[in-house]
Order: sequence, then C-alpha cells, then structure tokens
Amino acid sequence: MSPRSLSRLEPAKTDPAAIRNFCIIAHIDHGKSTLADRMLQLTGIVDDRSMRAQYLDRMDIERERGITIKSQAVRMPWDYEGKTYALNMIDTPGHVDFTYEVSRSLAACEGAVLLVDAAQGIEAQTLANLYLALENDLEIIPVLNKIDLPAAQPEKYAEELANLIGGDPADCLKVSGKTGVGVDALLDRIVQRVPNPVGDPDAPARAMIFDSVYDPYRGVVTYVRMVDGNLKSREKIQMMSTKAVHELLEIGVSSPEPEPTKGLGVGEVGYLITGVKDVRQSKVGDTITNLAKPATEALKGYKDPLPMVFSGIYPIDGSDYPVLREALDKLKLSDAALAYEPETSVALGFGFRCGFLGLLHLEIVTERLEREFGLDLIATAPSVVYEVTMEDGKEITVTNPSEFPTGKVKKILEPIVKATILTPKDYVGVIMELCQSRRGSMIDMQYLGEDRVQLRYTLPLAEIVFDFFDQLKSKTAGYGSLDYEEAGLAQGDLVKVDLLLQGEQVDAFSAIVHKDKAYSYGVMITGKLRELIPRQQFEVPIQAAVGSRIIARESIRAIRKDVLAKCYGGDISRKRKLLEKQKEGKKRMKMVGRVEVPQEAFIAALSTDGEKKGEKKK
Ligand SMILES: Nc1nc2c(ncn2[C@@H]2O[C@H](COP(=O)(O)OP(=O)(O)OP(=O)(O)O)[C@@H](O)[C@H]2O)c(=O)[nH]1
Repeated sequence: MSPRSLSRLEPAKTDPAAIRNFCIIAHIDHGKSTLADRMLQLTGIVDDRSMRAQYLDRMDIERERGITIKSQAVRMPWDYEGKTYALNMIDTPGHVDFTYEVSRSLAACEGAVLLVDAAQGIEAQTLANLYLALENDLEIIPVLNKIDLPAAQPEKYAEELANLIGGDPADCLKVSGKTGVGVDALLDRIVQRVPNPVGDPDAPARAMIFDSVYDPYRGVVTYVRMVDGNLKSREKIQMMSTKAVHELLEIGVSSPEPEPTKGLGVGEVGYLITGVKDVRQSKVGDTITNLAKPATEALKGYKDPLPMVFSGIYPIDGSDYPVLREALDKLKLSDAALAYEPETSVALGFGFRCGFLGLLHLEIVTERLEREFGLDLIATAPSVVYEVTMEDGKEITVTNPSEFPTGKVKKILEPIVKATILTPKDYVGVIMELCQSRRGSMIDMQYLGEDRVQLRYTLPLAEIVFDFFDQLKSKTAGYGSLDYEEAGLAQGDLVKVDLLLQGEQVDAFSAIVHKDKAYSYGVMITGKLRELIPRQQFEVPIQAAVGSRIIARESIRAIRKDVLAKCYGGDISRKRKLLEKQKEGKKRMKMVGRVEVPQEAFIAALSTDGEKKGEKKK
C-alpha cells in the first residue's frame, strides 16, 4: 500500500467508525518493538530501504539496551474488506517504573494486543499489563510471538493464555515479528475486534495527554487522544489542571514521521506543538480543551508522578559540579518525573539529591548523564521516602538517611509495595525464603499452568530497591519475573545506622535499616572501609553506630608511609620528585576530622552495587 492512502483519511475528518486505537502490551523482551517494526513495513508507511530495527525507539539508550522508555503513537492505513481504516498504534513502555505512563497510554486505546513470547510464556509484566488493560475495559487480542524459534511451544502457551483471559486456545493468533508471519492476519483481527472510538463531535474539545516528549528543535511534542470535539491548528488551548493557555502552533499525526494536519477529530490520536520548552507544562494525564469553548469537566485519572527512590549523585571530579547542574536542568525538560536538589556530603563534596520513579529510572538517568554530558558520577545507595513522627508530634519526611532526625522518634512509616512474582514451580521455595528475608508477607499463591506459579507478597519498597531483582534472577536461573505496585505506607521497626571515622560522621554511608539488620550492615560497611582506607600516621577507628550505641568497630593501624624508603643513595632530585608527588596526591584527599581519605576509597565503598548493576546490563 502506498502512503498516499492516508490522505483519504484526513485526520480532521475521519469517520470514527474507520479508526482503531490499539496498543501492544508485553513483558520486557517479548518482541513488542520488533512486531511494531513489521506493522510499519506491512502497512507501507516505512519502506524497506529506510527501515531500521526498533524504528520507534528514538533514544540511543533505548535502542542499545533494547527497552522502550517513551511511548509513541503511529497512524497506519490498513485496507480491510474494501475499506481503508486508520490504525493508531500506541507503543507503551513495558517496565514497572513506568506503570503510570503505561496506564495513560492504555486509556487512549480501545483494544490491546497481548503479546507473549511463544518460547517463554506468561511473565509478571504480561499479567500486570493485562490487568491494567482490563481495568481500562480494553478488548484483548491474545497473540503468541516468535513462533519461528525452535524452542517455541505455541500450543502449550495458547492454552495458558486461554486459561488466563477465557476463550478458546485456537483464538490465539500466532506470529513472528522477526519473519513477519501472521502479522497481516493480526492487522485484520485488530480491525475486526477492536471497537471504534466513540465521542461527541459537537461537545467542547477534550483531549487526553498520554505522552509528552522533549525535542531539542521543536520544543515539547505532546501526544494526545481526542475524546470529544476537535482541535484545529492556530487555536488557543488550555491545560485543565494548570489553566495555562497556549497557542497550537502545529497539530498532526505521526506516520511515523510527523505530518501536520488541519486538526484532529473525535477518536483521533496525534501530536501537538505549542512551543513550550518543558514537559512539566504538558503533563501526562492532563486534559486539553479549547479556550474559546472550554469543557467544564476534565477527563479522569490525572496524577503527578511521584519519585519513589532517592539517591545522591556526585561528580567524581568536583569541578564538574556546574556541568552536572546544567545536565540535570536539561534532562528535566524531557523527564517530568525527575526531581533533584543540591546537596553536600562530607565524603563526596557537592552534588544533588535526586528522586526517581524506580531503580531502572535511576540507572537510565545516570547513564544519560554520563553518556550525553560526558560526566563521571558516583551515586549513593538508593533510599526510599520515610515519614517520621517524633514524640513531640512533629512530622518529618526523610529522603536522605543522613537527614534522619535525632531525638525521640515515635513512629516511622515506610512505603510498601504489592509484588507479583511468577516462577516455574521448582523455585517456589527459594523465592519464599528470599521474600521472608526481605520482610515480606505472603498474600497468596496460585498455579497458572502446570509449571507456572504466581506468588503475591507485600514487601517494603526499601527491601526491593537494593538488589532484590538481581537476587530473584540469580536464584531462579533467570526464570523468575517481578512486577510491583505501590501499596501505601506501613510502620516499620527501623533504625538509622551511622558510620564514624575517628568519631566523625560520614554522611554518605548513613542508612536506614530494619532493627534486626543494623548489626550486619554495620559489620559490612566498617569491614569494607577498613580494606579501602590507607593507613595513616595514627590509628583510625571506624565505627558503626545506632544513636550513641556503637554496634561494629574496625580500626586502621598507624603507619607513616615513607615514600623514600626504597630510594637508597643520594639522588636528591629524585627524592624531591617523590615528595612532590606525595604532596600532589594529598590534594585529592578528603579530610574527615583529622583523617585523610582518598575520595576513591569512598567511591569504591559505595559502588559495589554499581558493579552489580553493570553485570545486569550485559
Ligand atoms: N526469533 C525471534 N526473535 C524475536 C522475534 N521478535 C523479537 N525477537 C527478538 O527478541 C528480542 C526482544 O525484542 P524487542 O522487540 O526489542 O522486545 P520488546 O518487547 O520491544 O522489548 P521492550 O521494549 O524492552 O519491552 C530482540 O532480540 C528481538 O530480535 C521473533 O518473532 N522471533
């Protein structure tokens, strides 16, 4: 089909009966982007010559790591029984950190292709996304992907899928995003099964923002789904949550490159540009209306993204601090969920306390900072947000363990999540042990097929953010999968452990941990620093303390490092050179009280989990 057939479907005038809005939901790596690529080719909007893998994933990081961070919408023409339809495909991010964005994208659709890898079967995010789709009343089209793989077991998993969503296993389509087999039948099925959008064309305009992306050349590009009425180019629009007014400089559809149109009508999915420079002015979930004839009621479901995980980010070279500030300011333009404020640390100098949606978000941001801005960074251990109530009734929100209040604490509330873990049945025992050791309590356990078990637990978020996912993967030989959602706050028996070097507190190592784990944390961190800090001219005690109680202690024995020891004989200039070098080295030392500590020691002590993260990436 030629791309020209789109012009028969002018977005301002398309009959909603000829529109199908759908998304593809899948567990990570089940092949969503590859399938989307085949659809782009098959509908003729991307020709074979300009096709490249994962066409829709624009960010380099997305392409390299094979994950989708930002959703995109694409309009594709498809002929079915003599009529041309406009299929709007909304690509959703698949990771738990971005659940809110997934749910907004789903709200823009009437149907969802539930894509499952035919060699893997249902995974935790398949379920999480399916439940979100069902909450949004979407028509579900079950599809097994990767049937070209020798290890594929489409019959077995069709049965599993049919058990899950009801219906006949034969109803499950079988495709290969790689070879293209079955993709045309899937496009036909979308036209047949997905209901067309309904809305009131004469009502005041209401469009839901399901994504907004910062483009360095065009400013913020906002993706919307028209629900009622229409929007036209050059009109004045209003954001219903902030009442901010903007002019529509451009409105159009992506197919897959942006194509400006006269406007967007009921049921359409497209983009708009107002010239704003910051994604926070065009927030996901907000409703856009027409200033001249405004709607009175916003579409439901708007929520501000709240950071769940905090970490201190510091430049390894202190003189990079202004570059880091500028880099964060720039990233913030494209990432409404990123929060940060300046912070100083005894051990690490000047940096920023940053808030993230989750661990993946943290990793992506630090990686972008390092890659796009050429910074060398160190991130402190991630921490969650604690609500602390003092004996005198004062309430304090703590995002940084070193700011934990001193004095009598009445209670501490910590965030709790509801986690869903899917695993082959052989690993149920080890997973239960793992969850137990992370203060989890089981909600229920269910068999989904003969070999697949779903375990549901409530767990403190703090126990998950550290290395839970890595542990789960290694204990289940990679088969276990995890998804979680916020489940409010709960009281925890928590204490703050401080690290003292010769009696001086070193803030970067303060941690809030469960009372029973304070001792092991103290032993671990003091041991690690003893290895890393070089000997000084006097003995240096390293202590871990809870309040004024010391719970672990190591010490570094005194020694004077004599750089001249090996320099026999008389060459004075060589001796002077060595002494100069020693002086130079001292400049990079941090003074903690009287103790000189090379910054590298702090960095090495903090970055053991960085190594782990590195392994996960491979
Ligand atoms: N053999 C085979 N491999 C496939 C097929 N579809 C996708 N793959 C491979 O599976 C891997 C994951 O595919 P993606 O399309 O990146 O998966 P995704 O679901 O978009 O991943 P996220 O965006 O991270 O959620 C890639 O290595 C693809 O080459 C298929 O039909 N057959």
